[in-house]
Amino acid sequence: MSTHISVPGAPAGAPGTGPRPGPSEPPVLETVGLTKHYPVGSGGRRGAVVHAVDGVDLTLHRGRVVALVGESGSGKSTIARLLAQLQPATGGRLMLHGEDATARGRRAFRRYVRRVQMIFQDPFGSLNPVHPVRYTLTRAVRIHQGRLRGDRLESALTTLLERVHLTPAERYVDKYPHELSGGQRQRVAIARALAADPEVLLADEPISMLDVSIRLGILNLLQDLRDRLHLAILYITHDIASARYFADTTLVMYAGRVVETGDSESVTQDPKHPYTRLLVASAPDPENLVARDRAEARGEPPSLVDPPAGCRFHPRCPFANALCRAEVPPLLDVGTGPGGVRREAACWGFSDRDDAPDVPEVSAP
Ligand SMILES: Nc1ncnc2c1ncn2[C@@H]1O[C@H](COP(=O)(O)OP(=O)(O)OP(=O)(O)O)[C@@H](O)[C@H]1O
Repeated sequence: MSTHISVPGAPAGAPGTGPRPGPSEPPVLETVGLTKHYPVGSGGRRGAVVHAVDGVDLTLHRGRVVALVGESGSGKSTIARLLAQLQPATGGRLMLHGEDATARGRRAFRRYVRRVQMIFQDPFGSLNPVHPVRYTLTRAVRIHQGRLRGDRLESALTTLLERVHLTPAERYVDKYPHELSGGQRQRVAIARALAADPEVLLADEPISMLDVSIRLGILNLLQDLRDRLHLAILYITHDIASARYFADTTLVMYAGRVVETGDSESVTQDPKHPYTRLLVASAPDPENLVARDRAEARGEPPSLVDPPAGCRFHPRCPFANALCRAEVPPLLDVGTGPGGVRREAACWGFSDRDDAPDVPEVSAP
């Protein structure tokens, strides 16, 4: 469950803006056709399911950030849980370094978790209030690095705290969660994840519960970890403006499906899918660092128990025609962005079919 968030947009020319070259290595983590259907609870119709995630292809590369953007209920957190293997998928494949990564058994799961770590939205909820930072980090170090003691343990704790810029480490190591600010707690949660020396960090709304003034600091830290530790980061957010600032690639989700993907600059500045345009139009001014509450995109997302046939966005789309109501649009090529990153949109308006709707070209304001 996420809160309604407000956003730090990026000033033009801020660190981290601007496209970076495309990935030069094969993906570390990859999904093909990832699907999750939840049975509807007791009292519901027999056999009815919530179509939370349907047929999602996603690739994460080391040293790069992918943003997963969409309204509440679009399936973002479900994808994070599936990638973390906290829940089994209903269908599709999950691959780590090109090999099936589905963990069968506790040892395989532990091995997987060492490679793929997750941080959550609520740094207060995810840290045990009765234990100081030392306990939390020592536990993580011992799980992932063996039973270090004495100076070696102390040095491992200092390294972790320094990696998340909580310095000098001795000022923080014996603090309890309630003695830290929200941003400091999130840094401790990130340090705990880093104890595993992971390749992938799944960050589910990592800044949305933090004070506006410290959000940018956490994104800058994650960017620094991306570069220094060569981490692959999945950044889940409601906020398309922060995706532009922080992520190399952006995937836009609507009602369990990916509707647009491409380099973040193009997706946010020249959105193609009518839903992405709606999201961009209702985001705060991306040049404005003083965040304000974001307006929700107009209209209601559909029921995921009985999702609309064809394009799931068609009931809200001003351009929808009979084709959109009948057939699911595949992700269609809509050009390439800077760095040669391929752009795709799941909208019939970009097909060359005779019965395709007319979707006018509009750039974001
Ligand atoms: N355990 C579950 N059982 C049944 N339905 C679920 C379960 N978990 C999630 N859902 C449903 O799946 C859909 C996708 O939820 P999910 O939490 O992934 O969306 P989200 O985009 O992350 O939204 P938010 O930003 O609000 O967390 C929603 O309709 C949600 O109600």
